[in-house]
Amino acid sequence: MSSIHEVIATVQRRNAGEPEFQQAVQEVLASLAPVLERRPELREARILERMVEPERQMMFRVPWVDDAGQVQVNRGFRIQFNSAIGVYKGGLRFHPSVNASILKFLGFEQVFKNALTTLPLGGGKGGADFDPKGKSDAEVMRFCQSFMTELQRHIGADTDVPAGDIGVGAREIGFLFGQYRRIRNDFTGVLTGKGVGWGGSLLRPEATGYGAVYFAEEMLKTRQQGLAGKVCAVSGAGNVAQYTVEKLNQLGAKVVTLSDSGGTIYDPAGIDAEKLAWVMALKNVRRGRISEYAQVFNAEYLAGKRPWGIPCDCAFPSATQNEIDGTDAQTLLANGCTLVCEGANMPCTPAAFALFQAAHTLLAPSKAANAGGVATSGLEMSQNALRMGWTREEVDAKLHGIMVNIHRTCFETAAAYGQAGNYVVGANIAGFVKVADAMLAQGII
Ligand SMILES: NC(=O)C1=CN([C@@H]2O[C@H](COP(=O)(O)OP(=O)(O)OC[C@H]3O[C@@H](n4cnc5c(N)ncnc54)[C@H](O)[C@@H]3O)[C@@H](O)[C@H]2O)C=CC1
Ligand SMILES: O=C(O)CCC(=O)C(=O)O
Repeated sequence: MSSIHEVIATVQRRNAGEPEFQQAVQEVLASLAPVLERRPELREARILERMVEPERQMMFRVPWVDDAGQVQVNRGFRIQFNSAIGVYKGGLRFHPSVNASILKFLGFEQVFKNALTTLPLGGGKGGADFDPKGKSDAEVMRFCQSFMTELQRHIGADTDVPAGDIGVGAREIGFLFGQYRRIRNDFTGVLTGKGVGWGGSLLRPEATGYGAVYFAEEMLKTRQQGLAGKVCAVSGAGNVAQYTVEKLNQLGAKVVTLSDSGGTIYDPAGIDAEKLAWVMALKNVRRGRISEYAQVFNAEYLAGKRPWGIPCDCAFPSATQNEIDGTDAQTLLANGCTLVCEGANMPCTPAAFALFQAAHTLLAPSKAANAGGVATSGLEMSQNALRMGWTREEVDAKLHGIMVNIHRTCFETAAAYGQAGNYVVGANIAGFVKVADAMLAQGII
């Protein structure tokens, strides 16, 4: 039986050169000592040692032909991390930075996140080091077809159900689904995030952003506050950021920033519904840079900068991992920020987490705050299995109920372990216990 420190040391040794995966493991395991003290049978069954190893990990060649007729070769992955409570479920990321470390961190986090949703979903993640930026629709289609030609061997509606993530949106899911259907001759719920006309769920595009805002609302209620009138900084300009802004606007908050890998726009007047519609066309149709916003709406553009220097009450990091470091956290706190809600996966570094926790900031960890996306994917799977579709209102009511429930679970679990108000600990312990109990019941596998 190893101690938590020994498990972490073994993970570091066995996964040398995988800093994001090591970071994610350390962050979860650091919360678990009180559970293992109360539940020695989990240590005896070596649950931690088993949980940090993916059940299966695929890496494959993805050859495709670009518009100039040149052969290109990318690397594809699918990490099937843990299926103790349900089919592997988690997104696909297409970004040049994709590697085993990033996908293992995302797959590991997904296991606990999916457990928090209360739906029967195991955890997985995949993707490729392909960069859709600057590629034609035809190139993206050829890449997706080649990627799915291999991936289809490993997935299925009752095995593993991928979805979108960075660089994988409605267009990519369409191409991927088409190729799966063509090869397998099987119209099935093998992917989520599908178009509403061919098996998708209403509100799946909105779900991650809306869910994060619902979670923030619940946190504020514990301090008898609401979002109305709050000034919010949002990073990113993709799926999660867009629908975070939409819901914040609906609830009376004012969003003053958005960003992409080029820089940040600062609009003190607020990014209202009309400006947001323009951003959606820019990012989802024209696939342009956020810097254009500054010219069109007379806002400030901070080239190469992230939004965290802009004074705000609430921060919604919604772009990528480790986008708020210790220095950013100090700046946010000095400027009066009292709520941080992680829409992206692991956007805060450990140093930023420590500073926010020391300041008693309302801090929603990603595995709780952004679980609305995968939860609504779970609802899409249910609709596919039933061969029917729910209304937007029905899906929104279920999503809202799930987010309220995740908040309550994290809040009550933290309190039960003597860490009242610590949503990081609450989320880690609640997600862990559910998966650990399932693994214990199913024997040594
Ligand atoms: N789409 C979904 O349903 C879910 C997404 N997430 C997480 O939310 C985050 C954003 O994902 P999506 O909005 O789906 O992706 P997206 O591809 O629609 O948008 C990503 C945005 O982040 C920006 N970005 C990417 N890498 C960056 C970098 N290195 N520096 C600065 N900006 C960068 C992009 O410019 C873009 O604006 C990711 O961490 C993802 O894992 C989490 C749960 C569900
Ligand atoms: O909806 C899904 O299955 C993917 C969601 C996801 O990738 C995430 O929660 O990070």
